[in-house]
Parts: sequence; C-alpha cells; structure tokens
Amino acid sequence: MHAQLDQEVAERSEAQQRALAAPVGGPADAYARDVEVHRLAERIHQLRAAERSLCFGRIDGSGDGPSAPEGGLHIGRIGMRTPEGGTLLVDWRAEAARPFYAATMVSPMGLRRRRHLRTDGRRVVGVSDEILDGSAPLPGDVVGDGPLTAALSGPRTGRMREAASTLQAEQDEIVRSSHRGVTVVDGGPGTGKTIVALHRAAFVLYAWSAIAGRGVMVFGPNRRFLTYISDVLPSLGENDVHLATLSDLVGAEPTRAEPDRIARLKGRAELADALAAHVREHQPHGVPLTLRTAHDTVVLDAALVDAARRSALQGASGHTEARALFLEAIVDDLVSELEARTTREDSAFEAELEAAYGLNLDRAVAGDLTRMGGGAQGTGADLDIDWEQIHEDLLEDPAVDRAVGTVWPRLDPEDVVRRVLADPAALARALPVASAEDLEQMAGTHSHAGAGGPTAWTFADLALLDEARALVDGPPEDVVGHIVVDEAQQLSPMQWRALVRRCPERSMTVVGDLAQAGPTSTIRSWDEALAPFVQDRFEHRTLSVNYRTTAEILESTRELLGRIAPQQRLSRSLRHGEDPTRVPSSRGGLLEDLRRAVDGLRASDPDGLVGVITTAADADAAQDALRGTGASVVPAPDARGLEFDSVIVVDPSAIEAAGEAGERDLYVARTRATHRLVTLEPGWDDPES
Ligand SMILES: Nc1ncnc2c1ncn2[C@@H]1O[C@H](COP(=O)(O)OP(=O)(O)OP(=O)(O)O)[C@@H](O)[C@H]1O
Repeated sequence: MHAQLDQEVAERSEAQQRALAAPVGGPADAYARDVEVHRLAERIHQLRAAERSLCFGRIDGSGDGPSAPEGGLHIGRIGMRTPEGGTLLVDWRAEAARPFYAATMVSPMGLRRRRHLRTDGRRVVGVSDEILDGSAPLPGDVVGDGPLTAALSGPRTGRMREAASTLQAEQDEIVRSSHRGVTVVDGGPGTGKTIVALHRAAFVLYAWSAIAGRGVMVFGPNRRFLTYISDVLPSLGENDVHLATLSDLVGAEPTRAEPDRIARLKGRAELADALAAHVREHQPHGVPLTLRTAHDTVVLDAALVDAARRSALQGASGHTEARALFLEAIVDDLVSELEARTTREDSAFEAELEAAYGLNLDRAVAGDLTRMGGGAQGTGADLDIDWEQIHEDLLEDPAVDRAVGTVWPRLDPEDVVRRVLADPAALARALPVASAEDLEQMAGTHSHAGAGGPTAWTFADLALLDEARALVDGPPEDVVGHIVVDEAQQLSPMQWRALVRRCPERSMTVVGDLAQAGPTSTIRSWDEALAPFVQDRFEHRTLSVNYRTTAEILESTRELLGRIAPQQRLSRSLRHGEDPTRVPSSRGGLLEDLRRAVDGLRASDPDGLVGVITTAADADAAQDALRGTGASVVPAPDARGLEFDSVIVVDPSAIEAAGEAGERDLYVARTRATHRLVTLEPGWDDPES
C-alpha cells in the first residue's frame, strides 16, 4: 500500500511540474493551470497526511454476507486503487466502510472479523481482532485488548487526536448520517461530542461535494479550544476547514468585561428588534421630501416617498444598498415632476402666445422643421431638454443627496450599536424583563462612548455589531455550506443569529451539553435555540458513553450534576481508575500546597499532562506559582472542551461561588481528567471551618 502511495505522490508531483512548465496562452489558460496545480497539491497533501496510519482496519465477510469481498476490505484514511483499478484501500468515510464501525455481535452485517491495525510509521506494531459472527477464532485471528481501550488509556498531548480508526457505532452513525439539515448532538462531558463533530466535518467534505465546495467552518468558543482541536482535521487530510471564534467572524476583539447579567441581556434576541427599529427610524415613514434643484424646487409628497422606500427595501439588502435604490427612485419621481411641470408651463406659455399674438408655436416650429428637412414632432420646447442627462446629473447632485440624507441618512453599524445601547427608552421597550438599574448600567457604559476614539467592545457586543452590520451593510459575504458548532450551549440567541447568518442553507452539526452552560447562556433547550431558524426541523442525538473520565471521577460528579441538571443522567464510563483525592490546604498556604501537589503528580507520572483549574481571579497567581512545572493553568470558565491526564481543581468552593455559573464551572472542571482528579481545598481539614 505504501508503495502505491509513493507511486501516486510521484505521479502527481510530476504532473504538477509538467503543468507548471507548460506554456500558457492567456489569462483563461493560466487560471485553468492554477486550478489544476492547486488540485494536485491538495491531493499530494492528502496522500502525505494519510501516510501515518494509512491503513488501520480490515473487515472480512463471513462468506454468506455481501459486506466484505473475499480477501477482506482494508479501511484507511484515504481511498486507493490498484494499478489495475481494483480496490486497494477504502476511505473510512465511504459507504463500504460502514460495517467496520457499525457491525456488532448482535448485528454482524455479514462480517466474520473486524481487525484493527496499529502502525508505527510504515510498520504494523499491533493487531487485534473481533470475531463478530460467533464462530471460533481461526489460526490467523488475534483476539486481544480493544484498540479503543489503548487509545483512551494513552497519555494526552495537549492536542486532540483524530479517532477515525476507533469511532464507535453510536458516534459513527451521527458522523455519516445522511441528514443534511441541522443535527444536534448532546451528551455529558467526555462522550465524544467534539470527536463526532470534527469527524462529521471530514465526512461532509468527503460525501457532499456541493456543500463542501461552499466551505465548512468549525466554530468554537475561544482560541484556546480551537488550538486544542486544530490538529484533528489536518491529520484526517482535510486542510480547507476554517476554524473560527465569534471574534474571528466579526473581526473585532472584546477589550472590556461586563457583569454577566448585562451580557445575558445583550444576548437576547429582542435586541435584534431594537437595532432593526433604530435603522427603520432612519428611513422615511409618512414624511414629504423637499428637493431644491437648479431647475426648480419640488416637494414629493409622503405617499411617493413611502412608495420609493418600499420598493428600495424590496430590491436591496441592507440600509446602505437600499438608500442607493431609494435615491434612484426619488430622482425618477423628481424628473417626472420636472417634466410634468415643463409640459404644463410650455402649454401655458403657448396658450398665452396664441391668445396675445394668435401664434401657434407647434405649427410654426413644425413648419420650420419641415423646411429644414426634419420631422414634425412635439413642441419646440421639448426638443431643447435632455431629460436623461438631467436624470444622470441629479443622481450625482450633492444637493439631492443631502436632501435624501435628511430622511435616509447613511448609518455606521458601530454607531447604531452605540446609540441603541445608550438609549434607555429603546432598551426599555426591547427588554421589558430588564430592571431599571440594568438598563441604566447598559446605557451608562455606552453613553460616553463614541465621542471619538474606538469603542471598547465587550464580548456580548460582538453579536450586536454583527447584527447591525447585516442591517446596514447587508448579510456577510463569507458564508459557508456547513457549520460545525462546538460547545453550542455557550451561545446566546444573538450569537446564534450571527452564526446562522453565515450558513444560509442551514446545514449544521451542533454539539454541546446544556449542563455545561456558561454564565451568560440563557438557552434552556435546543428547541429554544433553534426554533427561530429551523422551527423543530432538526435531528437530535444523545451520546451516552464517556470516553474521557474514569467511572470513579464521573461518580464524584453525581451530586453536582443532580443539582445543575436533575433531568440528566450520568453517562457510562468505559474505564476504571483511582478515586479522586482531596488535599487540605489553608488560604495562606494555598499556592505552596498547589506547587507541592503538582510536583507530586509530576513525580508519579512525569509525562502526564497536568491541568490546574482555578477561579478566574486566582489564575494569574497560580500561573506565577507554577512557573517551570509545565502544568497548564486554566480559569474554570475557559476549561470547557479541554482535557488533561491529571487535573487539580483549586478551591472548588471559590469556583462555585465565583459567578452565576459557578456550579456548572465546577462540574466542567471536575470532568476534565482522564486519570486523576485532585481537589485542593482550603479550610477543609480546619475544624473551625
Ligand atoms: N471513538 C473514540 N476513539 C478514541 N477516542 C475517543 C473516541 N471518542 C472520544 N474519544 C476521546 O474521548 C475524549 C473525550 O472526547 P470529546 O472531547 O470529544 O468529548 P466531549 O463530549 O466533547 O466532551 P466535553 O463535553 O467535555 O467537551 C477525547 O480525548 C477524545 O479523543
């Protein structure tokens, strides 16, 4: 197989050289050549990425089933053919590979054996077989410990790894689901939601070329999380997936914090209405428009102006584009009125001439024209006026633009957000749930902003900014065919709007766990989150097996989960390990005790990844105290999605008390470890406490 891989790489590299050396006739030729070179480069990259663990599985039929031909089917990262055109390797995402993931002893799908191969470079270092049809193992079968167990027990590297070779049936079913709309996947911490989401992205790219052609985006809550998952898709040979946070989408970084209460209010969808109302107020409703031109002053009545507004809004997306159409409609009306006036004035003038001098101007001009050899149409006055030119000139006339600006001013999206947030009356109308104090606080922070200098935006402001841009400048251009949303429980309704705006076809994989919601999330169910966009037209799957945490660590979160999500069941863990430990400490000696605890973990497991989870307030001090130890300090609110071999949760009561999502932050913190969980508890052994 590797020989075939090398051969394919060599052939494509040569084809690339040939394409680059060939003479090009013109721009069209050059473009076609660039497309071809790019396509070849992509395939070469895919082949090279697939080299590690090129083939990781094999399925053999039981003889009476159709699933695997004689000699078995080899499953790997990419599909390859023999030089004669036969199947050499089946891409893990191909339909033919489905039994590798889905066959069970109960439903063997025609398979006798499923084989997992472990490789080191180009060498096979491990083989393990599952006999699925109940037959006795044959001499070549290697029945041993499952590769999943091996994958789960290995040390963590700080980056998530792909799991194409060990995807489990319940995960695989979601990954290769034929549902192209919205699929929601939930489940407790460590149930593989992120793994499923990323492999789903790879499947979409493989299976649905039209959607893939429009782009696939993976959306995550923050940079740290995106860095953690960033290796998975490239190692599956997929490099064209765009990873983004909200800041990336909006192109702005928050530089200011604000109380969670205010952020929750700013996340409410009603603010979209408030922003839209503000923009609407800057379009004319029931008002006439006075236009002073070099020719005459014209007052267009309110009915005409309203009709121009309606047609402009129908034909454009966004306030600015619609303004251009409105200006055109107004100039049309203006020219019609000027023409009508000229005709009326000409008629009056002609009537005056005829009454005073008995002169018929039309006949006189027609006579002149006939003598000059021309036709005899219209009045002499008509012939002098080029109405098309006047129309053009008026479109460019600054005075007309200024007059239109009085009823339809140009708007700046940032300004729209600032003004709405600084307008207590607009806020009160939009947010009847907010207290007077909240409204004052929201308005207060923005009323002195905007007087020159950039505004210090908060994280919750970003989605408002995006909304205002869509209202003013029209929807974003950077849309994609499919969005994978991770940690989706974190999104506010306003943030959902920013995201869905970028996926007009509503093809999305949404993964999250409502029990892990952060302090600013207000969504209580997936129905509530998605109803505004797809009503109830989405698939909902729940994962139930925990692949990260040992049963002992998971059990220690039972009481906490009961408090934060009583309706949710603890997932089932596949592994057993040590009981979590509690280390007493005192407030004063906390950092020293922490250092000692980290050193202790390091001594017993030098290669293990240690995560230290603290309150946001304690994170810097912990970081300083642990310099040089290699431990990663993570503020509890940022720990969502991450994992470590060992985790020290520092001062759990403080994490719980730190904010409105304190209990949920603690639940997240306690579910990050694959092997060991230590809690460092000040005052726990103090009889006075
Ligand atoms: N089929 C699998 N094969 C190998 N490893 C797996 C598999 N499924 C999950 N894992 C591993 O289990 C761990 C937890 O998975 P993941 O992070 O996807 O869970 P999650 O449900 O997103 O967790 P959280 O809710 O805490 O973010 C990861 O290390 C992941 O690589």
